[in-house]
Amino acid sequence: MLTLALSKGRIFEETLPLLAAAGIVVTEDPEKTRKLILATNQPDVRVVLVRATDVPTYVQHGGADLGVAGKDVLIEHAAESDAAGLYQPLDLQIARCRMSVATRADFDYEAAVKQGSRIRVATKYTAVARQHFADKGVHVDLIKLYGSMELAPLTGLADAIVDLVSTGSTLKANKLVEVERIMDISSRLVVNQAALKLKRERIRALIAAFAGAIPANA
Ligand SMILES: Nc1ncnc2c1ncn2[C@@H]1O[C@H](COP(=O)(O)OP(=O)(O)OP(=O)(O)O)[C@@H](O)[C@H]1O
Ligand SMILES: O=P(O)(O)OC[C@H]1O[C@H](OP(=O)(O)OP(=O)(O)O)[C@H](O)[C@@H]1O
Repeated sequence: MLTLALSKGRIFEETLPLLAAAGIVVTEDPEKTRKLILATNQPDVRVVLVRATDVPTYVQHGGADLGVAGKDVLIEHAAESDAAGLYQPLDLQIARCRMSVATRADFDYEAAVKQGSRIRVATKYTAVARQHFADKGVHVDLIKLYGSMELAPLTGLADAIVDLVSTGSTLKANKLVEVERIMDISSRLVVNQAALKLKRERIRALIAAFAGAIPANA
């Protein structure tokens, strides 16, 4: 049995065409079932549905053989626990966005950085944020949040946020501006290293099929 860990929503949706290229069709719709283990058209392949942030943990500890996780999630996971046993063979170029710094329009970020002021930064991505501001030599107080980061500058909780941006419409709707791009983000295939040894042929074939189906112009 080959077990693939996916999160519901964009990762699941955008992985479907890659699975199809490997001849795998998930036979149930995660939006219409409460089941957490989904069958496929191949009796020896199944999909387990987990939180996006839990994908690396499932794969690393063998709860799944493979999974798909964003670069954001993988960086934060590696900072929290050692990522030994987690192999990242492919950038799938799906769920693409960027990690950016955003502030209220009336906050002069450049001036704050230049003056060496201490900046209060709210984010779910503390490892990325810590590294980014350390590289710039900017002093920050990091405030860990688990969601709705856009609210932090609007309520006075923070001067800035570090969050994912795609179309920019979430920032716009909350009257925030992107003041700095930190890195491009996309999702990667992650593989349990022990599974790679034990199920080598099956996993190699899947990696090859996925590699051949990565969106062009990505
Ligand atoms: N607006 C977006 N556009 C494109 N990709 C995105 C966007 N937001 C997030 N992503 C990518 O998709 C991945 C999954 O996002 P999703 O919203 O499904 O989970 P999440 O809510 O961030 O995670 P969790 O449920 O564990 O808190 C993220 O880790 C990121 O790499
Ligand atoms: O620039 P945008 O296209 O507005 O996307 C950015 C938003 O997407 C992510 O949230 P979330 O995963 O909640 O987005 P979703 O509502 O699309 O699922 C992220 O945390 C931003 O809030």
